[in-house]
Amino acid sequence: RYAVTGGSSGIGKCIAIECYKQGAFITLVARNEDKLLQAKKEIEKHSINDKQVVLCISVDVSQDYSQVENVIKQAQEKLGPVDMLVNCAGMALSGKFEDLEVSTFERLMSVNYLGSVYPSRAVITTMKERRVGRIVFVSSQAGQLGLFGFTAYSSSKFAIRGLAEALQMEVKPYNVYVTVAYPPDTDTPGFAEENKTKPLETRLISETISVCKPEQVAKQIVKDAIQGNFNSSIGSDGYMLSSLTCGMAPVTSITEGLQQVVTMGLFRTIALFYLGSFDSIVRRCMMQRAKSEVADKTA
Ligand SMILES: NC(=O)C1=CN([C@@H]2O[C@H](COP(=O)(O)OP(=O)(O)OC[C@H]3O[C@@H](n4cnc5c(N)ncnc54)[C@H](OP(=O)(O)O)[C@@H]3O)[C@@H](O)[C@H]2O)C=CC1
Ligand SMILES: CCCCCCCCCCCCCCCC(=O)[C@@H](N)CO
Repeated sequence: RYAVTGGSSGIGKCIAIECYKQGAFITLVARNEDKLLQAKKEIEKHSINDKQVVLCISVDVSQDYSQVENVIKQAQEKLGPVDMLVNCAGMALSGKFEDLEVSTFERLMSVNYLGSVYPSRAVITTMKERRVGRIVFVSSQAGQLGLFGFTAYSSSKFAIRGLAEALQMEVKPYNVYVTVAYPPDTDTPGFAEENKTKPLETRLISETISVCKPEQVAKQIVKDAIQGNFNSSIGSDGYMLSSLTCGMAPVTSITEGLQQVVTMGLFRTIALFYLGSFDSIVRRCMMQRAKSEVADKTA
């Protein structure tokens, strides 16, 4: 029995499909009911037995804790206790620090961060009691490094990591495992939406890494979550970033720990070149803007 917030679109929907293919019962959590029903239909096409169910719950995960707690309780009464919760509801907004409304910082923090706290808080007691459980947080590569345009978004995704590290230390003795996923740009409706307002700098820097398919991202996340890996990343850049930014994150295996120890210096060296190229993108864009302003004035 899996619950997926943000399960009606993009990465979340692909995660739900991936789990359904493995025979799971799914609860989808999102706001828009039409999108939920649409996704339910699509997911049900992938059933492997006729007992499987997709339950839809319409709620805003970022608004009111007691509301979130209630709907999760209802879902657990219908389908039984949640074995895996995937916190995938989230959104991105970008812009220069001074151009972003203060309310944007509040909004991203409540959807991306509190929207992961509330559902997790609602399932954790039962998971600990049962000595069974997986909690997945979907952060972002922008939750591993700060980038131009992401002052509001990056901080909300960094926050998830702090939550996940602390929580993992608490729940590990109860056989509950936490996974944090750091996807790169992924081809989803949410990605199309955020691209409408993305600054040029942010776009150019992000294009260092190619865009992924949501199916591929979902597959990796589900695999890592089932294995109980703390870290879930995609591709060779994802691997390098995770290794480089491992810090005091929990370690899942001796192999992982050894790889981090051995590769850290090399990856930092590579990172210095990336950082240099990002700075030069920012400087070039600034000069371009200055030039076109002068041209506008003289025209
Ligand atoms: N696509 C990308 O490039 C990347 C995405 N990510 C992260 O992955 C996650 C999914 O992204 P993606 O698939 O692109 O997003 P989409 O916009 O395609 O889907 C977002 C899902 O979350 C739901 N949702 C949004 N806000 C809320 C809310 N307040 N309460 C409940 N449900 C909500 C949406 O449904 P509804 O609107 O009906 O509520 C929808 O089901 C996000 O956390 C995003 O930050 C990370 C790295 C890269
Ligand atoms: C050894 C060091 C390797 C360094 C690699 C550096 C990679 C930088 C590119 C980061 C792209 C950020 C994607 C954010 C995705 C996201 O969350 C979107 N939804 C928001 O746009």
